[in-house]
Amino acid sequence: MTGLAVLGGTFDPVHYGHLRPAEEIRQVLGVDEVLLIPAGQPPHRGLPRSNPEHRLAMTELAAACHPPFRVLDWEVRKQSPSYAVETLSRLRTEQGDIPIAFILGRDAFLRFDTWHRWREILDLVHLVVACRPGWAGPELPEILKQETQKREFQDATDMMQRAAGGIFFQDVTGLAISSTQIRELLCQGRSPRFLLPGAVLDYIERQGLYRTAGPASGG
Ligand SMILES: Nc1ncnc2c1ncn2[C@@H]1O[C@H](COP(=O)(O)OP(=O)(O)OP(=O)(O)O)[C@@H](O)[C@H]1O
Ligand SMILES: O=C(O)c1ccc[n+]([C@@H]2O[C@H](COP(=O)([O-])O)[C@@H](O)[C@H]2O)c1
Repeated sequence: MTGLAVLGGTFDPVHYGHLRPAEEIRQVLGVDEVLLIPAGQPPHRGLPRSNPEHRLAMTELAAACHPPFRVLDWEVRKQSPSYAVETLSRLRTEQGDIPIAFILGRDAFLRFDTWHRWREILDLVHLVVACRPGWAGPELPEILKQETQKREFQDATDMMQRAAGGIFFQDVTGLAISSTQIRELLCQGRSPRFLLPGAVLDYIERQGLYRTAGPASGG
């Protein structure tokens, strides 16, 4: 029973700050596969700059570089907000009782108690919180501290003996890359090369994405 890791994101665009931590965590968990799930309509933030089809295509190009990565298009195919609880319930039904670990950055975990039906997520999957060295950020809210006390594992292999319910903090290589930074560089006519896979940058250039500033381009 090896299990699965899952990384959801807006991926607007996907970059090495997503891919490298996902690969490091895959190895620590000892799983063969990481599912990358681009959000269609991400909850808790404004409209992405690129439309779901472009973000799906870019994520697929990134995943094609590395066989353990696979892209799931469920959220981009939906016309409603991409709530993690719905995606993970469907994944649980499809996968049965295998260990599933949902990866999120510490910045995202800080606000996890605002996610739709967040308590259900804690029982559907494990959470793996990717921590960047030197990026302390604010303290966890009290309610998440309590859940962490109840559920934290010190050893990833122990946690992955179970299907769900654990929380694990994993230090990852600190790559101070964000999709925002990449969009800003492109908008200024500067190259973000080496911050993201070359195939993704080639796609962005071919499609003319992120050339202008402003709210969602739909393009
Ligand atoms: N450089 C990074 N290192 C570790 N985790 C990251 C990094 N960038 C994003 N993540 C995590 O990846 C997931 C998806 O992030 P997202 O698609 O919002 O990327 P982003 O670069 O933060 O985007 P934006 O700049 O548009 O907000 C989140 O859980 C986020 O915490
Ligand atoms: O389900 C929710 O309520 C929820 C709220 C905020 C974020 N998420 C998920 O968290 C992942 C990272 O989101 P983001 O906005 O940081 O790209 C992505 O899979 C989102 O769908 C999910």
